[in-house]
Amino acid sequence: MTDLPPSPDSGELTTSPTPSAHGGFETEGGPQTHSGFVAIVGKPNVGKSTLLNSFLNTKVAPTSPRPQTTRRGVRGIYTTDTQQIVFVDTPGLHKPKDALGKYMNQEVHSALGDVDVILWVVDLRHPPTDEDQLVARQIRDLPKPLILVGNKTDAAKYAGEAMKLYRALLEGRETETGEVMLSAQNNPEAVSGLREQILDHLPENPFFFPRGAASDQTREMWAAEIIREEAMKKLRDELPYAVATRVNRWTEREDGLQRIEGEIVVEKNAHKGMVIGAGGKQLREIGQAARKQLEVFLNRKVFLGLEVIVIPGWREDEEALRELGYE
Ligand SMILES: Nc1nc2c(ncn2[C@@H]2O[C@H](COP(=O)(O)OP(=O)(O)OP(=O)(O)O)[C@@H](O)[C@H]2O)c(=O)[nH]1
Repeated sequence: MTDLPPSPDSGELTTSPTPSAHGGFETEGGPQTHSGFVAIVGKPNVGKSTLLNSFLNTKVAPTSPRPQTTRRGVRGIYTTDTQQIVFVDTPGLHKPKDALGKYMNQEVHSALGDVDVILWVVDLRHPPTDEDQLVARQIRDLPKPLILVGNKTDAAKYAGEAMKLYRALLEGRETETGEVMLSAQNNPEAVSGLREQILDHLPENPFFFPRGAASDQTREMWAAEIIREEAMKKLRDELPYAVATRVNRWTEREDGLQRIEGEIVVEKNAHKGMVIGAGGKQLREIGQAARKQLEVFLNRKVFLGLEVIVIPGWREDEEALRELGYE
């Protein structure tokens, strides 16, 4: 498991061991601990990953203005002296068009099965759509505490009205339901208030991850997601969804320089040129933007080598999906 995206506060890479077979990290003779899993669900692009990063004050999940940036269920871990929240950030629930889309929806369903609290994030700039209804149907009758999180209040003209419409989609629900309106992006007090609400719901449990762990992604997965985030920001039209990324090698020089070698995977030869751009300009820009982010979060100098490769039709190819880490 994890080498972590380090917290910018610590500037260090930490490694978290695998939880023990009984699933817990006991604090022997220590105070009683509460811990649990919290799923962050919602349709694409409502701000789930932004909220997760704000909960943790660090970046464990990719965010971008494009819907469907998150593909895996990313876990982020928040630990106090006696409490631990394991957040499961899920890909936006949507109508799947290909095997990748199906994988993404499965990630959401498996996340919901096993959590203690559900956060349903909605975008208050707009009234509910069919996709919100799809999410509401999945979660309404689950017998677990649910908090409706109305996001983007900073940019919403009729936040209160929109919230009413979202609330109505949960009508008939019998289990405890809370709600909060906030801006995941620039409302730290409201975000920490929501985190406190979640802490109140945690059952008595030993910790699932060691203190100091911020995520259960490997550092390679984390870096690959940052590269993909930058690629998705730069690429136009449909192409972003035909792009995957992976990091194949990560070595550290004695002077601390991190040498990271990654690949941007596309489906067609024609796409390769689009990613590379004239004279390699586009690829250079993607690499520079990703390197900057990596350096900020690692607090180390980074050399990032990027190559573009073609795996024909990878989004429809189960084996390729597995190879790219979507399993
Ligand atoms: N104005 C405003 N924008 C926000 C806020 N929170 C998130 N955003 C923006 O909304 C966009 C989507 O955010 P993400 O966090 O990537 O959304 P997501 O729900 O994880 O998206 P998927 O990965 O597609 O499921 C980004 O451009 C964010 O910057 C907010 O509170 N206010």
